[in-house]
Amino acid sequence: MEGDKLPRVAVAVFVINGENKVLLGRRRSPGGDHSFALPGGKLEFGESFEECGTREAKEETGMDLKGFEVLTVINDVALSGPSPSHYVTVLARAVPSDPDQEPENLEPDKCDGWGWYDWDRLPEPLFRPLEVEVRSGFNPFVTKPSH
Ligand SMILES: CC(C)CCOP(=O)(O)OP(=O)(O)O
Ligand SMILES: [Mg+2]
Ligand SMILES: [Mg+2]
Ligand SMILES: [Mg+2]
Repeated sequence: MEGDKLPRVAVAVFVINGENKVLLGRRRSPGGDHSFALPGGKLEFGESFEECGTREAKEETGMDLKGFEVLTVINDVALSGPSPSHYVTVLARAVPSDPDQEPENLEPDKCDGWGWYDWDRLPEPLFRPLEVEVRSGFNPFVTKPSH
């Protein structure tokens, strides 16, 4: 196996609005160039899932969130390619604290921009782990919280 490398934990948030839309951004960073992904990122030491998800969403999109719920967890192993990665990713759902707030692209070096996309007409390509979940039939609008 990869020496003493350890998997990392990440939290990705389905920020949804009532009209069946979800917030997605086209990634520019390694490990997902130009594919559409959820706001989120690496769990920092000592953080709760909610602290991580809401912090990452704020850092990346400027959005303040409420109603954070953990939906599921995926084991995202990507060993092929130039930068092998292994993330245990918590998938969560939340809504904007202010329904009129629009996202800003606060990390233009890592993202081409954020937009609201209809769940039934998602953009392509989706970021690989998100694509796998969508193909499996996962739907953040109907999934019950995990606990
Ligand atoms: C690749 C992904 C599942 C985990 C890391 O997410 P990320 O690259 O957005 O991480 P940061 O936002 O913390 O930089
Ligand atoms: Mg981040
Ligand atoms: Mg981060
Ligand atoms: Mg991120």
